[in-house]
Amino acid sequence: MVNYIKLIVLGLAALGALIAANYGRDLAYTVNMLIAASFAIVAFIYTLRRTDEPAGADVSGEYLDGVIRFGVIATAFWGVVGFLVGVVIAFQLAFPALNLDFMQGYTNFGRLRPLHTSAVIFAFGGNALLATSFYIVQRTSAARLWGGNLAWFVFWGYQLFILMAATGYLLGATNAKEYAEPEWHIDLWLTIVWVCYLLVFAGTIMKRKEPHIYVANWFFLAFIITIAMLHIVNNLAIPVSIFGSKSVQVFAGVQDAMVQWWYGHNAVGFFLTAGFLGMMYYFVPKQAERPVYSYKLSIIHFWALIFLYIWAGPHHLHYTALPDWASTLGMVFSVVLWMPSWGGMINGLMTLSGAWDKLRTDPVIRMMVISIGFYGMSTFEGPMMSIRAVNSLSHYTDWTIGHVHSGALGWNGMITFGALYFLVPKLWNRTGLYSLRLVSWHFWLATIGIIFYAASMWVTGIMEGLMWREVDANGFLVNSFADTVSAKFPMYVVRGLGGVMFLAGAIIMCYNLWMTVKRSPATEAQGPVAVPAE
Ligand code: HEM
Ligand code: HEM
Ligand SMILES: [Cu+2]
Repeated sequence: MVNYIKLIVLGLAALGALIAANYGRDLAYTVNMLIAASFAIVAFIYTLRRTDEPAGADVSGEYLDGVIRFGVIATAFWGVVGFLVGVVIAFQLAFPALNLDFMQGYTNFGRLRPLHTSAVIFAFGGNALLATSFYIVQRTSAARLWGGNLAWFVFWGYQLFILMAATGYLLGATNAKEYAEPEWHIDLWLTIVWVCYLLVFAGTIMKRKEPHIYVANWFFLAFIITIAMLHIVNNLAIPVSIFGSKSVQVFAGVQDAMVQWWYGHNAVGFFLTAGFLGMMYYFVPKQAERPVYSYKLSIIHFWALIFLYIWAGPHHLHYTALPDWASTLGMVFSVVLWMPSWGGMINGLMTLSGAWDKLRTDPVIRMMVISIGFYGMSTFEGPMMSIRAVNSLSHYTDWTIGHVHSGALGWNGMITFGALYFLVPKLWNRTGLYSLRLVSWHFWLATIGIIFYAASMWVTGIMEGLMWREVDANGFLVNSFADTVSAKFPMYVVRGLGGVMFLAGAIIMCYNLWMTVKRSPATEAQGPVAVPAE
């Protein structure tokens, strides 16, 4: 019966998408609808071919791990794609000729930049969060994912979202909101997928066999709920036509800017921070084989973090049309935010107390520790940049870009790599990784790459900030804008090289994980049975 309902829904979805593609008013919309239709058709055929299969054995006592394996592969794949596009746009900034003429604008910086940010944040980071949250919530609740195959829908629905967003950018569809560029039809689809994600996650927690909700799950839950709220409010828009991608924002002017940076800042706070802290709270204790340093601290910094983050958005709008009081509010909350951020860092680092020797022997732990170090560094830098006097120098410069990437490459990248190294042997029942030497190579390439990136951006950022300010004895500006651009050239090349190293490390990781699945000896297969508090 369920299968027939599925078939009807999928058939209608395919038909609807094809009709929409037919009436599409712009290429981006038509291509999006064709992609959606192909997803629906493939799912239809897949379901159809299984309608006569018996209901299958009772699996309620086992974990649902297939979807996590796919999530791991998707994370690694989108990571490499996102880093590669990052390297391309880095070199485009150094060598503008790389905005290739014969591509007729499709691969210009302006289109590839949102492709990069979405690929790394939502495709790489998002798949990492999906996979790890599904893994962790099952283990810490001793329960199978709620909702039968709903988790599969969340996974594939999310990939559809990524593909529609990416093709949309290349074909020129954007609603011009940073980190929320997808147009209205893609936003609606993501809302559906995200609500299902919340259902799967919360449903699993509800049926947990453990009395307590492990702290990692608190962070994941805060991440899922807050992102839903941010996404919906920031994307309120009215489409010009239901058969076209163009839409008009509901908010305008300074209100629009404020909503956008309330969203943008909390995308950092909840997507790139809370969710990843959830990863930290599971994988670091697991890999170090030590308990979390302090549960009390985790509770205090959790509530402080989510309470403070929400107010800090205006630090993106210093010296704009935003009223002064709002900008001051954002600044104060940002400075205070330093404390709960470092609460998380301390809790992560101190979890290693008594196991510091592992830093020498275990490159995976090293990866996790440096990630927490970069988390601490960027959450010190952020509050500092929120101070208006500092921001008047740093804003609009590459200093911001350096700050972004010490957080993104250092914190999000490294903790995700650590999690993948942890997960692959577990999920494919292998005794261990194929090569720890290669993990070490990855570690050093990535670390040196990040240092190249961050250091070059500090130099060029502060330099251009100072050059813009420089006035002569008569009060005239000394430098033209073009002067700053040409002065930045060498640092842009260094940044690009840093990116190449980071990318090379990630490719080595893919090879290592692939070989782990292919070559490492298998463990005694015993199936993913639900054991309390694993
Ligand atoms: C090989 C690695 C990477 C390279 C070479 C790279 C390069 C770049 C470049 C050149 C820009 C544009 C800067 C500008 O407009 O001046 C950029 C922007 C950005 N990247 Fe990356 N990136 C990499 C990895 C990542 C990762 C892993 C993340 C996140 C998890 C990330 C997040 C961002 C964000 C959020 C922006 C926009 C920053 C802003 O608007 O202030 N990047 N990246
Ligand atoms: C206590 C924590 C943090 C605070 C107070 C903070 C503060 C700031 C400030 C003041 C800016 C510059 C705004 C501007 O001048 O335009 C900024 C930019 C940014 N930060 Fe942070 N930051 C924090 C942590 C992080 C972390 C951990 C990450 C990444 C994982 C991150 C990602 C970003 C991004 C992506 C931007 C660029 C936004 C844009 O496109 O303009 N931040 N942050
Ligand atoms: Cu912010």
